[in-house]
Amino acid sequence: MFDIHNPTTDHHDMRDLTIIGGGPTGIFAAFQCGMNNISCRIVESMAQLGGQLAALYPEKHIYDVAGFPEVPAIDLVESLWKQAERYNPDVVLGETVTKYTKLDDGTFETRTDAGNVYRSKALLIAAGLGAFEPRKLPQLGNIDHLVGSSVFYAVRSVSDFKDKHVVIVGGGDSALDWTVGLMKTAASVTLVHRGHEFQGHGKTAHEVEMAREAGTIAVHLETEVRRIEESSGELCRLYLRSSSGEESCLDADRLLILIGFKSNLGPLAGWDLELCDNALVVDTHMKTSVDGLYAAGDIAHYPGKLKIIQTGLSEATMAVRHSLSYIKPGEKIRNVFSSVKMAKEKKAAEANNAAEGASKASENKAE
Ligand SMILES: Cc1cc2nc3c(=O)[nH]c(=O)nc-3n(C[C@H](O)[C@H](O)[C@H](O)COP(=O)(O)OP(=O)(O)OC[C@H]3O[C@@H](n4cnc5c(N)ncnc54)[C@H](O)[C@@H]3O)c2cc1C
Repeated sequence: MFDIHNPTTDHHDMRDLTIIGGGPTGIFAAFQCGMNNISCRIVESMAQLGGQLAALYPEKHIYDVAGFPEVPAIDLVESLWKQAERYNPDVVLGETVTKYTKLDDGTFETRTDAGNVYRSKALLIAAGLGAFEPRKLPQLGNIDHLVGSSVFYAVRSVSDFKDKHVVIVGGGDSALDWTVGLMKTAASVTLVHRGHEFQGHGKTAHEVEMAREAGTIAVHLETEVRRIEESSGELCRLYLRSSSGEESCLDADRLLILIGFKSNLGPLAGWDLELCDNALVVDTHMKTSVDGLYAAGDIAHYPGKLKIIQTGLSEATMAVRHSLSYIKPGEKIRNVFSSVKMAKEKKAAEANNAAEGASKASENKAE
């Protein structure tokens, strides 16, 4: 995944707009904020940007986004981010917005499951199908107390797996990628998949197969993790069962569960906003039933709505543009063309550079 350069040190400063959701709609909304000279912050529940494209179909190719005859989903996310990045939007990853409050002065507070509160003049919900959360293994019961120490649903830092005996569960792209990705760092890697073949990308599946043949990793197909054993609050052993009923156990100190995501409208559904078909009803300005609160992308509903990427990008543009009248009341809202704005900015930067160069030259001359 590409790096996110996030220059903001204090997330708690007031922003013009808080964008809930970092899917294609949310990322493009951040670009539009820059275009319209307002500040923003994206809050995303996943550890990465990209929404459904990153979580559900990163390797699939997309053919119906204007200007891209064919593009892998994850590359489209990266391009969207590159476009937004020029305005350095503030990005908060791994936090789910659980509550919003509209204050008496008309500004908004959004509260996340991490206990953080983010303040902004207006709010844009670009939450798609809802917050993505990792699928769990119900047969293991409640293992939340081990999450982040010996059980993981995503790799945040490879160092968590350094010199450890790692068991990876899953057969899709993420499981295969990390089987290959952790081979050199971990003491051992064992891949456990309940299917009889991998669903992941052919090239990586081939690499996994080669590593298995070379004895670098172990692979158990048609097998499930049935139970885990702990010692002093740490994972120490896993019990496996194959589809033919064969039982085995292996010592392990890290369990990485990569079996996909499920989305959950969760707290959004109880937010006292008008809903239709599990989406927020908006008017022609992308405004919800609350002044200053806008919605765009898959989460927004109006008659004739199409839930596709291109619609979300257009709605993000409209929502940000119309939010200006709430964020800057009384100010004349002008239509902004990127071709004109960027040309002006380029010209101003060139004039600035020339002026700086001239002043340096005259300083040198004086010396
Ligand atoms: C398999 C598949 C293939 C597809 N193929 C195409 C295609 O070829 N062309 C096309 O145009 N469309 C396609 N789509 C549809 C397209 O992916 C969606 O229309 C698009 O992702 C919507 O973007 P979004 O940003 O509105 O929502 P999403 O992509 O769903 O992103 C929303 C983000 O908000 C986050 N979020 C939600 N709630 C919260 C919260 N409370 N706090 C913090 N974060 C939150 C979520 O974690 C998520 O990352 C496809 C969809 C699927 C499932």
